[in-house]
Amino acid sequence: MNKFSEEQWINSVDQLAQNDFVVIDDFLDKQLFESIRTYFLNRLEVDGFSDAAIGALNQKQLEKSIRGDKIYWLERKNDIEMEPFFQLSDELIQQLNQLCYLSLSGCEFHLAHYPIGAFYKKHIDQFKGRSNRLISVIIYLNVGWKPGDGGELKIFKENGEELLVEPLAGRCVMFKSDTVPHEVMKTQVNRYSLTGWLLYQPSTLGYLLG
Ligand SMILES: O=C(O)CCC(=O)C(=O)O
Ligand SMILES: [Fe+2]
Repeated sequence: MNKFSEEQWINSVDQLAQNDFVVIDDFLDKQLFESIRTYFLNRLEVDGFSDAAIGALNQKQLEKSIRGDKIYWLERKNDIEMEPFFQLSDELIQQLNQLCYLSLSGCEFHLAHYPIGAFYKKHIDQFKGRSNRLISVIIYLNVGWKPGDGGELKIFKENGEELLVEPLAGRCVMFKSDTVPHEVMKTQVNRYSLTGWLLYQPSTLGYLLG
């Protein structure tokens, strides 16, 4: 399914284990990238996306001063055009379980649109009272992104350094959901991504949880 060799998987998973994050360019082959981007743009045109929320269930609140993205939760059985991507996520889970001795057993993904001017302030991806998000996965769909367009992902490293990751088409960023603070810088252009979490237990409730 994935064009990655076993060696590439080992290399990426090693980096994730050692640094708590990894950036992988050209994570998707051209055909998969095109089909995901096309699906993204179609969905956006058909229903627009909903305002994203912060926190789980009872803490759920909308807060434009913290995050301004709009999202669409994917459901494997309904969003059949995304099936090849879900198969890749199966492979990712299998590789991580095998190479890192994790016990991941599910995932949840949404499409995210950051309109011009949107950002997401510094945060970590695990909510209080809900700790089954283990690994965050973000894949960028921004064809033609260039310096000045903004919307970089800022990663706050353990040693105090900050890393700015450009949201380039086909690039994938993964990090440990409970330990890596990060922030999305204000974007000057429409910014598109596919974002998700690999879970201890499968969740069918992502869309309720922000
Ligand atoms: O899109 C990104 O670069 C990060 C998104 C993010 O931090 C989130 O959705 O929790
Ligand atoms: Fe996040």
